[in-house]
Amino acid sequence: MAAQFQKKVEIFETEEEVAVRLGQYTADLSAKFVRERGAFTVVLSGGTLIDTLRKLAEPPYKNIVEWGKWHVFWVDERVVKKTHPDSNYKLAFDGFLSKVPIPPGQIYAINDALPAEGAAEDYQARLKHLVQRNVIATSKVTGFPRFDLMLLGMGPCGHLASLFPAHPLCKEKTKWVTYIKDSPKPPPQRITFTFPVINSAAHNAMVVTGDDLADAVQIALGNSVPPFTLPAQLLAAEEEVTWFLDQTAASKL
Ligand SMILES: O=C1O[C@H](COP(=O)(O)O)[C@@H](O)[C@H](O)[C@H]1O
Repeated sequence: MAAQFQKKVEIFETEEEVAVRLGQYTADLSAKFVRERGAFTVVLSGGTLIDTLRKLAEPPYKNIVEWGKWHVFWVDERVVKKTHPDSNYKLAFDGFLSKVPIPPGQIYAINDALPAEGAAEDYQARLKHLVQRNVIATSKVTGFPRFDLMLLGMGPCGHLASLFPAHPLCKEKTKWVTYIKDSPKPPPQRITFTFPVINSAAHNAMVVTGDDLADAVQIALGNSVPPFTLPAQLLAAEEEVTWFLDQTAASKL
């Protein structure tokens, strides 16, 4: 059973303003969780999110964030080598992680030597180990891992992570990490967190910029009632879901 959570929508004139706000928001949550529990567990997605995170790797945040307390995970990953242009790890490393001093042992990439099913099982087992060590907290509400912050993006079809519209993976109830071999968006083989894990995060930030996303934003944030059609409509959190939009993405609200 999901907890009651706050849903906020912040709309900015430009993508640059979204990037500025996202830097401040993430740095504030980092300070809060480091103060409260001595660590900050952050989950990244791929896509445009990584570029919008750019302000965090610049002063003042580059110098004041306690990077040594960060533990970094991926909400989804493509089953390709870490050096492949489709790799979400490579995207994040090149655009963000290589610019900030997070200890390499606290960056948890998927095992790129394994096929999809094995990579999902391996990632889930590593998460369970980190939950046992209390590096990742546990939700008292759902019993699933409770990451401090997930930084998410949405595709024009309304998918988040590698959870696509009408795909049975959206209904997974027990696994923490699963795999897909028929992703409608290439590459076809991926691993992904499931909704029970995503929605057990303390904070979920959905970062959406660009006019190609306006239709999906309209549906996701409209007043539609179940049955849901877009995965993004299912997004919840234990404390707060915040949508960060630029004016073009918000143009149909
Ligand atoms: O395939 C993916 O797409 C989504 C959205 O990406 P965007 O380029 O439309 O921002 C992304 O969040 C996910 O991590 C990625 O694997």
